[in-house]
Amino acid sequence: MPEKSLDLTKYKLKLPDAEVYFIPDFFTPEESDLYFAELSQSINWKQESIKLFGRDLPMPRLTAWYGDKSYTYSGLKNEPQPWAPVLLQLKSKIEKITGQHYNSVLLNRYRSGQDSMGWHSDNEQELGLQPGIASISFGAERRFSFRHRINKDLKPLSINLTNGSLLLMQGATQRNWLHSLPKTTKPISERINLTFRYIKT
Ligand SMILES: O=C(O)CCC(=O)C(=O)O
Ligand SMILES: [Fe+2]
Repeated sequence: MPEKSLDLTKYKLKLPDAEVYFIPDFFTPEESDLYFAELSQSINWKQESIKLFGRDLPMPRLTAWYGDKSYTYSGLKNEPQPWAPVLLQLKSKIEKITGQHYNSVLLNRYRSGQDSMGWHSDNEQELGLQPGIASISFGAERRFSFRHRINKDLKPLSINLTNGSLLLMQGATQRNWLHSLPKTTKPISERINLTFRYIKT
């Protein structure tokens, strides 16, 4: 499927003030298993920490940054690792579908249901005003939630990020909505997520 050009409109989520597309089976289960295995082994996964109220706490997931541009995270300038072949392959598949270009990727590895990501939006200045973010999931299925920043009349929306799925967030999505990947008490296996981004500066 990724080789052909695809009509994205039929995958658009009904989320006001946003532009989000979700393709549950962008990769076949076989492709997804291969990518999961390759990424588990070839990526230089790190356990980073976050400063919270002056204390260093381990992040509830493993992470890795690859690409062409340095990025600022928690006030520190970080240099990415150079592109790995598997990441360039995924990047070019995604660029064909979205018609957008990406110069960096953040990888997240959720070791169990206890790993998670809190409410945030990807609205750093270096991503520009209307960032296009392409998010791929391999491995265990996890719930992903959207919550509007100000309009309490708009209900939160949750979707299941399936193995081999592609989620595209663009337009005003980051400006108006927050998203998160909550913990779950279900006994589940690992999940690997990649978010391709375009860093402007
Ligand atoms: O793991 C996910 O699906 C969420 C990733 C995410 O929101 C991010 O990397 O900014
Ligand atoms: Fe995010």
